[in-house]
This record gives sequence, C-alpha cells and structure tokens, in this order.
Amino acid sequence: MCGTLSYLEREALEDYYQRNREVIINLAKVVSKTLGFEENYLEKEFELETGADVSAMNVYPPGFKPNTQIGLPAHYDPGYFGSLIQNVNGGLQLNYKQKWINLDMPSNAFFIKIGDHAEVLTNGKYKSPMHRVILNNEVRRISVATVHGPSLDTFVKPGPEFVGESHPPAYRGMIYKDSLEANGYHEIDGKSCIAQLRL
Ligand SMILES: O=C(O)CCC(=O)C(=O)O
Ligand SMILES: [Fe+2]
Repeated sequence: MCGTLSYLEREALEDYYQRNREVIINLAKVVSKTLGFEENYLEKEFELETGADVSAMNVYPPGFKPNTQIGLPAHYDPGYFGSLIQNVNGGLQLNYKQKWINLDMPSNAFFIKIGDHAEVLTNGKYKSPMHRVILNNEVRRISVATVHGPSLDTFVKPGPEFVGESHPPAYRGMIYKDSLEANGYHEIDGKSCIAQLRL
C-alpha cells in the first residue's frame, strides 16, 4: 500500500520498531541459550549489529465468503525471526502437518515466528512455518509484518554444531543477500528461499 503517514503515525511506528528490535534481540539471546550456546550465538552467527530488517504493512479487505478467499498465498519468510502485529484477530494461518491452523491472537498481542535462515543455521532443528492469509473478517485487517534478517553479507549455512553423521547438512550455504536475490526479493512465488536452499 502506498500512502503518507502523519507525524504521530511516524512517531508511533518509530517507537514500535525500536521496541520490536529490543524484543527480537533479547529473544535471540534466549533462543541461543535454549540451543545450548552462549547468549550472543545468534547475534554473532547472523552478524546482527548490521542485521537487515524489512517491514511490510498489509491491508486486507473484509472477506465476503469466510474461510475461502486468499489474502496472501502460502509462502515462507526469509530471515531468522519474523514478527507481526494486527488490528483484528483472524486471517493468518500456519501450516502444521499439512493442515492450516488459524492463528488466534488478540489485536494487542505480538507474534514472533522462526524464519528460513534460522531453519538453515539449525539444520532443520527449528522449522520456518509455511503460512498464508485468508480474508476472514467483517472489517478491514491491517498487519505490520517484519522480517528480521542477518546482515546482507552474512554467509548462512548449517552450523557445524547441528551437523553430524546422523544429521548431514540439509541446506546449502548462501550469502543472505544472494538468497534474497535468488528469490527476486519476493517471498510469495512458490519458490521461497528455503526451497532453493534445501539439498
Ligand atoms: O498479514 C499477515 O498476517 C502476514 C503477512 C506476511 O506473511 C508477510 O508479509 O510475509
Ligand atoms: Fe510472510
């Protein structure tokens, strides 16, 4: 959507992105520890000091036939984490064991999921979920979705700690920027980053 933002809207968004990033970096520390590493593991692996975050504001019209109309086709997101806020509950679906599951999230909540490049680094231990949006609301839905990415120059490959005789590398390594480029900087074309990186 193209449009101009008022001063207050710009301030609110700036504030949101600043706090969003704090939460994401703190989560990266917690996840590093959960994986059994020191807390800066993900920050170092993904060179997050110069991490490349990209945000999209999505506006979906009301749905006329609930659960049937697609607002955003099935895709995976690049990056290590993805975060999302929305003004109205309903619409985002995650694919789990070949079934679409509705994300039930109040409009004041903040949703974070795993991205393709965390799947690559952990050699598939963590999975980037396929997701889509259906038009499921009587009112217009607005979401702010942010892809939190490594530095554009970071070479992301399965970490040696996740590779072994019983776990051969399941993904090939690629510079983050190249993996975005290989995908035409577009995640929604059925040929997501992750499909191209799988061996
Ligand atoms: O609007 C949503 O709930 C999700 C948007 C999304 O998946 C994306 O922008 O990549
Ligand atoms: Fe997405």
